Amino acid sequence: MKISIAQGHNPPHNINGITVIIDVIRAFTTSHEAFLGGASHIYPVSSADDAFRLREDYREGLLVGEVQALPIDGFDHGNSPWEIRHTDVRGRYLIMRTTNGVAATLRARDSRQVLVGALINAEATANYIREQNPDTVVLVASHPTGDEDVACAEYIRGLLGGEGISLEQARERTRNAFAAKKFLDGSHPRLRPQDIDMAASSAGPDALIMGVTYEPVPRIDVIRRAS
Ligand SMILES: O=C(O)[C@H](CS(=O)(=O)O)OP(=O)(O)O
Ligand SMILES: [Mg+2]
Repeated sequence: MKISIAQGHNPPHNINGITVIIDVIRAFTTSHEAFLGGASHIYPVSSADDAFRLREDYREGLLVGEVQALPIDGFDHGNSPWEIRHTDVRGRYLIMRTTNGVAATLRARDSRQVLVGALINAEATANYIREQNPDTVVLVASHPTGDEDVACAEYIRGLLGGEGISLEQARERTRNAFAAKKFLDGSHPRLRPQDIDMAASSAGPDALIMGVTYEPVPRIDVIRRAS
């Protein structure tokens, strides 16, 4: 298995392999929390306007997301795992716009399979990849310059048998990442330190595996509930 780490919003081609789009702060921590709470699926979209347009067809959708980390006017929730934990999402689907994780996911089609993940489901995702045993694995740290997604990618690479770091190191790098700072310094009431606590958590081998399909519209589903 050849494992590589890429960074940013343009995942490389990986026609015969598995690509994992990683977003620890916060898109896929929020997504995992939504699925834990009973959400059925998620439609990732690239802009607030696309989200409003999609809701004209998918009228039951909960609009979730951010621009510059802040909640979007007219949306139901921010890109916040803590907010989603405190919302009844049972049987609901989300329409989600985020700056990094969702943007990279929408550009990752040239892959046999696309997964999305964060530290919360890193171990379970690595176990799933080991079972599938693809020729190539591309781990995409979606924040173009931040450290939290790279740390998660290095943790997963280690679990897959490559050079890696410990879970504790990945958690520490998440807490110290510059993207985390605005949640920890009290700068805005909707940017909560609890989001970083949740982003730096791991649900171990029983976390949910999240996969992406692209037709007829991009969509994220749970593809496996336990390892
Ligand atoms: O809302 C978020 O947490 C981020 C934006 S930032 O990195 O915190 O500025 O969006 P995401 O797509 O979840 O990385
Ligand atoms: Mg991020």
